[in-house]
Amino acid sequence: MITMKDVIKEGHPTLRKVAKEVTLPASQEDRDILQKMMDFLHNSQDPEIAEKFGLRPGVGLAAPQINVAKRMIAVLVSDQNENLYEYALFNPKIVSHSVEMTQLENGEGCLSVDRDVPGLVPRYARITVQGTTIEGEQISIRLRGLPAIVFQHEIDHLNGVMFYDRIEESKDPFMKPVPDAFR
Ligand SMILES: OCN(O)CCCc1ccccc1
Ligand code: NI
Repeated sequence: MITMKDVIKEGHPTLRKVAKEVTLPASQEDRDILQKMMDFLHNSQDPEIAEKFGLRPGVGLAAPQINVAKRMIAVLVSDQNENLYEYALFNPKIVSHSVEMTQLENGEGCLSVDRDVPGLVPRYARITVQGTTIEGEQISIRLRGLPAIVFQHEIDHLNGVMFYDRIEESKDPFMKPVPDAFR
């Protein structure tokens, strides 16, 4: 069972690696890892189990976060219409995306980051993701809203990107730039 001690934290080099494609058909070992990642999400979202094992609730998990530098993600999240998106994928890839961008108004967090990092994280508003399921089926899914954001957060982990890498310097028009003299 995956618990928080298995989740590596920022500063660990694996979080900054580009994860390797999983050789398909996936080995039993890789299928077991991906299943355990999905089990973790379910456990982390179950108040009793989460409390019992000290799990931080998570809507997604990428294999590099448990120190496995392979392209595998698990997502367990509901959209605003309460449709549940439950996907465990090998080699997920964003094959197309909207020009339109979006962001969570309260920013993002990460199970590998034990601190609040304020700021908006720009994401594509809509994406199409292709990947292979644990059963070996190649699927293509169109996503928008929170599920789209979570998938982008997880796929970023496969490329060594952390959510705060995307937080822009404030473009707030009222944020007066500090004259160089005072930098
Ligand atoms: O990598 C997953 N993980 O760190 C859990 C948090 C997931 C997540 C949180 C906010 C917005 C998008 C995704
Ligand atoms: Ni994360």
